[in-house]
Amino acid sequence: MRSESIPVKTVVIGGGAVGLLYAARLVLSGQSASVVTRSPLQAEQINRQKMSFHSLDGQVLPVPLAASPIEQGLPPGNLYLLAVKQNDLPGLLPFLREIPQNASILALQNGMGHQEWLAEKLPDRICYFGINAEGARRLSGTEVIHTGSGSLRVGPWNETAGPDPVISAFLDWARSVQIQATFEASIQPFAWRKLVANALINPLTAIFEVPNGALLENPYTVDLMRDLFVEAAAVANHHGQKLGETDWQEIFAICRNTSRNLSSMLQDVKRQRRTEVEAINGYLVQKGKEAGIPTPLHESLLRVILLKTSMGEEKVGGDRS
Ligand SMILES: NC(=O)C1=CN([C@@H]2O[C@H](COP(=O)(O)OP(=O)(O)OC[C@H]3O[C@@H](n4cnc5c(N)ncnc54)[C@H](OP(=O)(O)O)[C@@H]3O)[C@@H](O)[C@H]2O)C=CC1
Ligand SMILES: CC(C)(CO)C(=O)C(=O)O
Repeated sequence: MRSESIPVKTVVIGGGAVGLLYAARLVLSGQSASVVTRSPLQAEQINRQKMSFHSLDGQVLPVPLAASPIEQGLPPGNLYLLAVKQNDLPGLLPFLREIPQNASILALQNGMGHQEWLAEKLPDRICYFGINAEGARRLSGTEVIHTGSGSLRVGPWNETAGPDPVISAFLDWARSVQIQATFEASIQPFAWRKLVANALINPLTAIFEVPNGALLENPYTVDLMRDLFVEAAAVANHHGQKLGETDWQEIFAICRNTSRNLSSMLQDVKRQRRTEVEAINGYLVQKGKEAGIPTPLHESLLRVILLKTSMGEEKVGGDRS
């Protein structure tokens, strides 16, 4: 962190793609960070053999990262980065309730719904939300590849709080490692825009099993994305978020900047794990229904992804540590 910033001890909860990405970058730049994994085996492997970080420029760097399993509780820290999937947050609730008031919580989930959920379950504290466009892929429980650079916007859900000193220091650090990090007074407009981007990119890459950049190479996928954008923009508009041409272009920029990335939904589909489609397309469908706005394309994608993940046995068993 910058010399005038307060020291930050980051505890990353979730040793998946995003969690390992942030933990590795923190440790490699001399910061204090540890990771909390779901499985004891993954924690043991990270502690025993170090983790490997594949940087954007192709270097493979060993990372002396400390890890512990969630069953041991959360280690002390003053910043807790929630890097689990949205649907894994409820399982963390007893641990989140133990986080001291003087520590900050930053949730990095895609999708919508968890912001209200956290506000309801942790009513006496302010949670910060990160809209993260940095791409990552976990190669194994001890290996992560940085697949694309992007922005990181952080803020509370409503305009209730400025950045606390820990969040400010974290953002200083992010900027120092070339992440385009900003503090936003309210994260809502950015969460809506990220929701729409994920609602287009994630299910299409998951269905066709292609990296993000491939969507732009085909006129049929671009056409379909445009129709999906129009449906989603109508729902967002109803919620006071006016999406226009700049937002459409921004989705292209995300695909380009993370062109090699396998979206988090495609990674889940490949591993036959539950995806976040309900928190993404499902959220748009639900909000559309409540407002009387038809969203047939998003509803179809929702169904196809649910069907795809409910079919067959686990395809990949090597990345379960
Ligand atoms: N991957 C990407 O490029 C991007 C992802 N995102 C978003 O970031 C979030 C995280 O995504 P991603 O990292 O890809 O997901 P992953 O599935 O790779 O990682 C989630 C991790 O959380 C762990 N976990 C689940 N429950 C617990 C628990 N109770 N205690 C400790 N760890 C737990 C999982 O453990 P286990 O492996 O044992 O199941 C897994 O390692 C998602 O909301 C995603 O949409 C946003 C931008 C880019
Ligand atoms: C930015 C993007 C699309 C990167 O792949 C992402 O958020 C995800 O994969 O969930």
